[in-house]
Amino acid sequence: MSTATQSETSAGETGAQQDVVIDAKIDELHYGKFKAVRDVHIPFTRNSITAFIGPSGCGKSSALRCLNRMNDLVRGFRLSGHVHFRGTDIYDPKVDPVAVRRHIGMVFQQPNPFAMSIYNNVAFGLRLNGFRGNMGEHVERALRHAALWDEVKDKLRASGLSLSGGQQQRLCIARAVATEPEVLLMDEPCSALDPIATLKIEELMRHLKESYTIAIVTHNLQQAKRVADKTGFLYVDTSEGGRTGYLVEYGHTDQLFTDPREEFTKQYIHGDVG
Ligand SMILES: Nc1ncnc2c1ncn2[C@@H]1O[C@H](COP(=O)(O)OP(=O)(O)OP(=O)(O)O)[C@@H](O)[C@H]1O
Repeated sequence: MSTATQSETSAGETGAQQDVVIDAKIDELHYGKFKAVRDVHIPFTRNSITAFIGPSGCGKSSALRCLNRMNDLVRGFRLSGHVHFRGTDIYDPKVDPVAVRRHIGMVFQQPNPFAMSIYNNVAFGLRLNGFRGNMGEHVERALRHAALWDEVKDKLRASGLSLSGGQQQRLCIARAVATEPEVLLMDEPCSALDPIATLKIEELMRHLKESYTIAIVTHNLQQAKRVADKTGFLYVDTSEGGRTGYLVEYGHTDQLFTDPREEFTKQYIHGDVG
């Protein structure tokens, strides 16, 4: 990322603006000719959890994947708008997407540990980044951060694939935080987990937000209520004959669930539309 641009921006920012780690303004997101998302403008504030909710196909994952250029890998993807990370547009041609993903890590729906030891799963990204410090300490710290250390400290050489689903997801979180990103994107991180493992990940998220800025996609409204400070509700616009997701409402989670401004939000959270 361009440090010159960042420091210039910081100098001119007010306190509130400095709290915005990512300012995402998705005017239009296309896959080929298909306009999948429009008009999503969300600021992601430091040390907070922001949830995307909405029915299937409204573009939650597409919007999330814009935040660290994961959609770049999709053929036909086009974005108009911007994603400012600490004041720099991550879509600026001068910005290296690999560097972006070092600062903005991602945890996926299906736990996807590598077929290697627990230790190496965590050390992998550090080695890739040319890390020269005390690897053992760093691996331990990441595993502690992911609330997994106590369960695996005696079997670090066992395969990551030998862990339970919930443990595998926490291993993936350890892998994501090992390289010390600033932001964590989580795309339905609990959808493959049982209720107990889900609650454990939610507890972990509340803990992680002390160190990271988190954005999460969830189908589970109760989960958004439990963990998110801010929530964006997306819905699908079919008025032009297509199916384009857009942001209906964004605000504090409590307000959005108890006193939504928009009728669509009210209907969705009461289960009247899906
Ligand atoms: N790689 C892709 N190529 C083409 N179209 C895509 C691609 N990924 C998603 N889409 C389309 O974009 C729209 C939004 O999909 P997206 O997965 O972002 O929605 P979502 O709200 O996350 O859905 P779900 O809750 O079902 O996961 C859908 O119509 C989907 O078919």
